[in-house]
Amino acid sequence: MASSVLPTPLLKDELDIVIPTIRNLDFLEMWRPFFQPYHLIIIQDGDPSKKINVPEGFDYELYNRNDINRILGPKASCISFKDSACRCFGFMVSKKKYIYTIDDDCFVAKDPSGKEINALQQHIKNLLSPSTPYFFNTLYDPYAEGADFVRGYPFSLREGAPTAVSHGLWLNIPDYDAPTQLVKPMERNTRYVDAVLTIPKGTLFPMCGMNLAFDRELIGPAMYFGLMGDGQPIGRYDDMWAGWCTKVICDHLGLGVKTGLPYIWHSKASNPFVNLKKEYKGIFWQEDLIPFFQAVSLPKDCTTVQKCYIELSKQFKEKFGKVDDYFNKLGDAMVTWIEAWDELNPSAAAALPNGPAK
Ligand SMILES: O=c1ccn([C@@H]2O[C@H](COP(=O)(O)OP(=O)(O)O[C@H]3O[C@@H](CO)[C@H](O)[C@H]3O)[C@@H](O)[C@H]2O)c(=O)[nH]1
Ligand SMILES: [Mn+2]
Repeated sequence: MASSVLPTPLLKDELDIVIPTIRNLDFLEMWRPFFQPYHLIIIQDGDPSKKINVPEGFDYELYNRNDINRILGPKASCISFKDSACRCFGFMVSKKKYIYTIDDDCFVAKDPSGKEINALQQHIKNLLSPSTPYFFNTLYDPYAEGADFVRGYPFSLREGAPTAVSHGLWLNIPDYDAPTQLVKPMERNTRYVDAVLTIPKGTLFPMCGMNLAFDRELIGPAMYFGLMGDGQPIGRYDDMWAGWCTKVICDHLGLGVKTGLPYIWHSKASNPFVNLKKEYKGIFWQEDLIPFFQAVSLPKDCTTVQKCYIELSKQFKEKFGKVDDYFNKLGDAMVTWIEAWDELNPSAAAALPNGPAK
């Protein structure tokens, strides 16, 4: 029997909530019943002299750009400024096993019965149950209540793979790219699809950072949100970059990635013209970047996320360094990220087979 009806553990001491913000944290009021027991890591982007108010009663740590520069020194160059990609600094400084990251314009959504969705609880459920990347289960998540493996599903594969990532979705404002937003400015996502799917091995996906949870011990070092924002030629590809690298490494290490439930209510549509300026090079470049990630093969001796990531950076720079100097910068930032990660997480790095990545 795959599904179990045990209550979902709170994991309040094993999970941090990471929030990037350049606005305010008023949205937390709506999440209070679900988020209050957890520790928040707030990454304040933009002007560090601006005061961000954290609503009363939340346990949190807050980092602005001055803090990032103080803590990382020259390595701070790998953390984006003036872009939601800055959130990955929170992944690095956390000491917990799990991370949930959410944008400050995302609110509690309601399911078709009108019940408020505890997105965090669903993400925990997703992370604590295995994934099925090697053989597709046509009844979707076999570990969900009232579901199971269907006839013909190999018994040898029913244990599944450890789940590293839980990718949630959004009602109301969908996460569209600028061209789609421009063509369909009024489109809203009203479709609540009651399913959690494992993304099959060998398949990439467009990972959105808006409503995302992951096992930091399994895949944390791969969750580098690429160098975007101030001084960079593209934006809004930070989470896409992390998703491509993460999925390739999950496939290599035998880990699973799920997408689907839970939904949040995404309230604010960012400006499509500003987004077009940020995205346009990425829309062009991704036509070559994605075939690269689809074809990437990592050597057997890449047995840790760090080693996989360093190898990815090497292959990436070899292939794209001549296309645009930004890719050399991004490839170098990948290495800096791993060095900073291992510096801030020495025990985890030391515990790796053969120690930190060389
Ligand atoms: O310079 C900035 C801009 C924004 N933030 C914070 O990041 C999130 C997302 O910002 P916003 O809601 O304005 O952007 P969206 O277009 O809706 O977000 C989608 O695009 C991705 C950006 O790559 C994002 O992950 C997607 O959800 C908010 O919390 C802003 O306060 C920032 O820190 N710095
Ligand atoms: Mn938004």
